[in-house]
Amino acid sequence: MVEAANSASNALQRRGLMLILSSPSGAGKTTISRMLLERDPQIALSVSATTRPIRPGEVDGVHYHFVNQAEFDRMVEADEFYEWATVFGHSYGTPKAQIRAGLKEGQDFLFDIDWQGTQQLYQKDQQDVVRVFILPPSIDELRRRLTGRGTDSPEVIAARMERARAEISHWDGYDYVVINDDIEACYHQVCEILHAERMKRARQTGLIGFVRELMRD
Ligand SMILES: Nc1ncnc2c1ncn2[C@@H]1O[C@H](COP(=O)(O)OP(=O)(O)OP(=O)(O)O)[C@@H](O)[C@H]1O
Ligand SMILES: Nc1nc2c(ncn2[C@@H]2O[C@H](COP(=O)(O)O)[C@@H](O)[C@H]2O)c(=O)[nH]1
Repeated sequence: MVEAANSASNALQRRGLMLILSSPSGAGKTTISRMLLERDPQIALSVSATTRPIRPGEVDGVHYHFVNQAEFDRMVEADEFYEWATVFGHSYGTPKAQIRAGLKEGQDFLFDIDWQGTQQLYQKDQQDVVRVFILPPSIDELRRRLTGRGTDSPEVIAARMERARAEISHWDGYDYVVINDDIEACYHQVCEILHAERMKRARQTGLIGFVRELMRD
């Protein structure tokens, strides 16, 4: 009885996954990311390095590793990034450290990265990556959110709006597309995707042994 119970709990062992949330700036991926990180203890944020200036309320090492361009270039040269890209004139990159080892141990990681980074990550590691694209309910609402956030100057907001259509054009490079109209409904949809992806047979590394045990004479 105890042996069977152990086998069943071993069957629940699984490989971690890399959940990518992308969207045009202002559609709400940071908000959804924060909700996931607060409410789901199985997922941890992949903290990117960036050369952009720190915003009020952001903490170095928590939201981003804020580095200067020389340090970022050194990290590129040293092959320390899974992927990196230039976004809005600043460099952003996903450090490799910890992610590979964490995935093996069943740790899930959340990535708030753009379409360029998504393509690079997917090319490197298709089996672990789950790509989710978040759309705003309308372009007018996107502008309202960027303005209402109060973190960017009118010029920066104009640049983000200018780029939004180009970003939306990459929607078909994602496994799932969700519309962030009501924030709780959108969060719920992302959770459903996450739960189903966790259950995929290919990620259930403990199942093989369990099934063999069940089939033994
Ligand atoms: N469903 C929603 N309804 C109303 N406001 C929302 C909704 N989702 C997010 N917001 C608000 O919109 C603003 C932009 O959201 P957020 O910062 O999460 O966007 P983002 O996609 O991460 O942008 P960026 O790429 O610039 O970091 C925030 O002020 C947030 O509180
Ligand atoms: N390719 C990557 N894109 C990234 C990474 N970290 C963040 N981002 C994207 O940059 C923009 C702007 O972000 P903000 O926090 O400065 O508003 C946004 O689209 C992020 O998804 C990364 O490591 N790689």
